[in-house]
Amino acid sequence: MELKSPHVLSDPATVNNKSRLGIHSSLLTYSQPDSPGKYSRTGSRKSAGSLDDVRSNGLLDAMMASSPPRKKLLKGSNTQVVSIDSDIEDYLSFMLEYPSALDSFDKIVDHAKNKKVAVFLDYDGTLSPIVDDPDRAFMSEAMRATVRSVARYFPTAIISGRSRDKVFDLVKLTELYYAGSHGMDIIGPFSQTPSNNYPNCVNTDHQGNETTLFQPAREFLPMIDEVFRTLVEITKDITGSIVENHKFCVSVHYRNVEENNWTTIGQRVHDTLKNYPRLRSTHGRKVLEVRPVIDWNKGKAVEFLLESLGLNDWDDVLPIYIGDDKTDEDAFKVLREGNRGCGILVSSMKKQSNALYSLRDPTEVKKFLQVLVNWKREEERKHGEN
Ligand SMILES: O=P(O)(O)OC[C@H]1O[C@H](O[C@H]2O[C@H](CO)[C@@H](O)[C@H](O)[C@H]2O)[C@H](O)[C@@H](O)[C@@H]1O
Repeated sequence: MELKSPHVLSDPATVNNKSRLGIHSSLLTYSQPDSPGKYSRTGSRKSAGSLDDVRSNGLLDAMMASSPPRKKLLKGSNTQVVSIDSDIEDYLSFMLEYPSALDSFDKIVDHAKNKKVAVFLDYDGTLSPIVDDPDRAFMSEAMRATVRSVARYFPTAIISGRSRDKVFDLVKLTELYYAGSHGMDIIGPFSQTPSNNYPNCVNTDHQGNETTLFQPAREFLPMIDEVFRTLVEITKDITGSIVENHKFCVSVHYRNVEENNWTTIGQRVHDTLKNYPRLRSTHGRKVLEVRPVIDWNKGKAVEFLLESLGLNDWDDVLPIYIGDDKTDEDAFKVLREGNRGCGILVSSMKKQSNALYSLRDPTEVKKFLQVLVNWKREEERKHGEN
């Protein structure tokens, strides 16, 4: 499986050809706004709503929940009250529900016997550690080498909330498939028989490589661009906020913002989105992610890629998905339903998940991927001997 630089594939000239690329009506859950020439409903920012807005709609709770709870300080001292017992208890109960994928490796590969394995990987928090500066979330060379060898043995895709170009710039491996913007921008394998399920796929030839481009939220590009500029403007006075344009979605980071300003940032995003009923915000790890309201997510991206790879006979395929964030839950859910595959949550804290197994951090992810490659090599060696 060798693809040359799929990330540099420019969008084909047919992008405006609605009959091929127009968004499929089944993906739309909102009707078109009727304000011509503007992408927002009013075209101007509404006056800030009451802070109760952001509290009552649960956004603030979600923002708080996306960071580990701080330990309480003992009154009059700097000593943290570390409730070791309850922390350990919590973690043990988490591990019982989501056993370590390393400890359960034999069980996992038992399911993989005589099946084709496909590997799906999230980027931030899975292949790279979480850091304060999103532009410096680099993966280690050792991780890169490991992912490269995974791709040598299994069809492998990265499914990230970042734009496809940005995640490729970080991963730098041409052997993989990439789905950026939470799966809304996919470069997949060339499909000889385009599926009826995805009518707006474009097969294209780029530098001798035939690939398939799928962008189900294409019509939202100008709207995303506009909301990105608005969000930059309205957060520029909040020290530490970072707004990233990920082509089909926008990330508003509050990791480096003083905690007492989190409500303000949440409220401003919330107020802005009142003007964009066709956009919504979800939250990740200290980030609000603004995205189109379409019936598409990382789970659908997994299904799309499996179908493009000709791996949609679920009895014959074991997809493994590794991710750490809320948006990865959609993929875990798809795999969990009907026992179709194996979701692995990366977390060192207790969380509720649709995954089946867990790994603590990117270091354990690397170990797991190495063990997977070794297992496959051994399988091939055994078959070679027979
Ligand atoms: O789907 P992913 O590949 O996991 O992308 C989700 C978000 O990841 C990035 O933000 C997260 O990682 C940053 C770097 O470690 C960290 O600073 C931030 O707090 C995390 O939320 C990325 O910058 C976002 O745009 C993605 O939405």
